[in-house]
Amino acid sequence: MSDALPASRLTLPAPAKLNRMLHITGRRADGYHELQTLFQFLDHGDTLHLAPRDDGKIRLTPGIAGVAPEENLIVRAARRLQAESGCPLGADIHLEKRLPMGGGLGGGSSDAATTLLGLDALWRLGLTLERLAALGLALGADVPVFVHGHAAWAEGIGERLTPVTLDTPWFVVVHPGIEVATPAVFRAPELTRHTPPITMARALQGGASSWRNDCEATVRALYPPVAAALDWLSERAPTMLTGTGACVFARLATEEQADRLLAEIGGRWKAFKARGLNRSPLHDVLDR
Ligand SMILES: C[C@@](CO)(OP(=O)(O)O)[C@H](O)COP(=O)(O)OP(=O)(O)OC[C@H]1O[C@@H](n2ccc(N)nc2=O)[C@H](O)[C@@H]1O
Ligand SMILES: Nc1ncnc2c1ncn2[C@@H]1O[C@H](COP(=O)(O)OP(=O)(O)O)[C@@H](O)[C@H]1O
Repeated sequence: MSDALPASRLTLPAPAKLNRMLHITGRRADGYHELQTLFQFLDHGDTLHLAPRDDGKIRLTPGIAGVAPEENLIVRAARRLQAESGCPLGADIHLEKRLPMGGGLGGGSSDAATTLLGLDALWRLGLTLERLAALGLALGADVPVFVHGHAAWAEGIGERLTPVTLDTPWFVVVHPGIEVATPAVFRAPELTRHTPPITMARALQGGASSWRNDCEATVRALYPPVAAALDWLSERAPTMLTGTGACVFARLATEEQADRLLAEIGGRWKAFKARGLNRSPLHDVLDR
C-alpha cells in the first residue's frame, strides 16, 4: 500500500442479479436453507462514486430512508475492508440507487461487492477475489457472486460457486410495488424446502423452459400483488420470481419484444428492461 493519498476516484456499476432458477434442498441446523440456484447479472443497477479520504472516515451520501448509515451494506463493507487490511484511508461514497430494496435483485449485496472491489483498487490493497468474497459472505449470502463477477451455479446458502455461461435473453423486470421480507418466506411452514438435489449438468441441460423457483408458491400466497404480476405477465411471456421476490421477470427473445411488453405495462407497475449478462459490468470496468 502506498503512503500517499491516491488521487483517483472511481465511478462503478453495481448490477442487479436474477435467480434464473432456485431450488431449496434442505435446512441446516442453524435454520438457514440450502439452495441450488443459477445467478445471472443484468445490465441495469446502482452506480457508486468512490473517492479516498486520508482521515479514515467512511461517508455515504445520500443515505437510504429506513436504513441507518452504520447498517448500510456499503458502510459495513468499507469498515470490514479497513479492519481486514489495516488500511488507514477512508472514503467518500456517493450512491445512485436505482434498484428497489427487498426486490430479490440483490441491490444491497451488489452495492457491498462494488464497495469491496472499488476500495481495494482505490486503497491499492491488492486483495484476491477469494479474500474479498470471504469478507463479503459475512455481509450477505449473495455478496460472493457479485465479487467473483461471473454467472454461476450456486450451492450451500449461495456461497459455493461454479461459473457457468447461460443464455442471455432480454428481460422485463416488474416491481409489484411491495417489499418482500426474506425471513418471512423462509419461515413459512408450507415452503417447499426438500427438493431433491440435482446436478449442475442436469439443471443446465433442461434450459430456461424447465427452470422454476421453489419460493414462488409461498410468495404468491403471502403477497397477492406478486401473484397478480406473475399472472398478468405469464399470459404474455415465460415469467418467474427472482430470489424471494418481490420482483418478477419475463423472458423475451428480442429488445423489440421487451419494448412492446413495457409499453403494454404502461403505468400499471414500475418496470424496466435489461439484458442478461454472464460477466459483471463491474469486472469489465475494473478489468479483474
Ligand atoms: C434466497 C436469496 C436468493 O438470492 O434471496 P434474495 O434475497 O435474493 O431475494 C438470497 O440468497 C437470500 O440471501 P440474503 O438476502 O443475504 O438473506 P438474508 O437477508 O441474510 O436472510 C434473511 C433471513 O432469511 C433466512 N434465510 C436466508 C437465506 C437462506 N439461504 N436461508 C434462509 O433461511 C434466514 O432466516 C435469514 O436470517
Ligand atoms: N446499500 C443498500 N442497498 C439496499 N439495501 C440495503 C443496503 N444496505 C442495507 N440494506 C438492507 O438490505 C435489505 C435487502 O435489500 P436488497 O439487497 O436490495 O434486496 P434483496 O436481498 O431482496 O435483493 C434492505 O431491505 C435494507 O434493509
